[in-house]
Amino acid sequence: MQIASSVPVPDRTVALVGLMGAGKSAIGRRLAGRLGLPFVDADAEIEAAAACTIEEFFDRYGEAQFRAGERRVIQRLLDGPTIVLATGGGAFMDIQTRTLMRQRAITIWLRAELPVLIERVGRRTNRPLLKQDDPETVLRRLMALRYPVYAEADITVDSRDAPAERTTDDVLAALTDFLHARTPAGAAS
Ligand SMILES: Nc1ncnc2c1ncn2[C@@H]1O[C@H](COP(=O)(O)OP(=O)(O)OP(=O)(O)O)[C@@H](O)[C@H]1O
Ligand SMILES: O=C(O)C1=C[C@@H](O)[C@@H](O)[C@H](O)C1
Ligand SMILES: [Mg+2]
Repeated sequence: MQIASSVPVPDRTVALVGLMGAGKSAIGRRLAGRLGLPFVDADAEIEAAAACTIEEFFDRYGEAQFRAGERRVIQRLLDGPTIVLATGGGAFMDIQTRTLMRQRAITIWLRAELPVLIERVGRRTNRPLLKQDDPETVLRRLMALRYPVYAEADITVDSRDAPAERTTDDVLAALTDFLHARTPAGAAS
C-alpha cells in the first residue's frame, strides 16, 4: 500500500483519544511507524515519572492526582517535538488538558462499539477504573459521559473489529484528508 508516501507530514503532534481498548496504544504505535514519527504513550510516561504502575498510582494517590500528573506529562510532551501521542482514556475529559490538546495537537478520536471494547479490555486486567464495577457497566457509563466530549476531536475514526493494520490505514486516510483540507491548493505539502 502506498498511503505513507502521499501523507503530508503533520506539523503538530498527532494525539489519539478514546476509551480503554479503543486502540490508542496499538494503533498509535503503528501510525507513528507509518508517519516516520516517534511514538509516545502518555500512560507509560506517567508510570516512568512516578516509578510505579498506573494501578499503584491510583491506589496510592487517587484519580485526581493521576489527572494532575497526566496534565503535566501531556503539557511537557506537547512542548516537545512532533510525535504520535497515545493519551490515557480520561485525559481528554480534563478541561485544561483538552484545551491544550485542541490548541497544540491534531486530535483523533478512535471510536469503538461496546462489544469491541469489552472483548479487547478482557485481555488485560491492569485498568483500575474497570475494577470499580463490572467492566461492561463501567464502559457503558463512560461511553455516555465521554463520547460527546471525545467528539470534539478534529478527526473521528471507527476502531472496528478488524486487524489493527486496517484501522491504521483508516486513520492515515482520515489524517491525510484533514491535512489536505488545511493546506492551501497548490502549496507544497
Ligand atoms: N483496531 C484494532 N484492531 C484490532 N485489535 C486492536 C485494535 N485496537 C486495539 N486492539 C487490541 O486491543 C487491545 C487494547 O488496545 P490498546 O491497549 O491499544 O487500547 P488503549 O486505547 O491504549 O487502551 P488504554 O486507554 O487502556 O490504554 C490490545 O490487545 C490491542 O492489540
Ligand atoms: O479511561 C481512563 O480514565 C483511563 C485509561 C487508561 O489509559 C489509564 O490512563 C487509566 O487507567 C485511566
Ligand atoms: Mg493505551
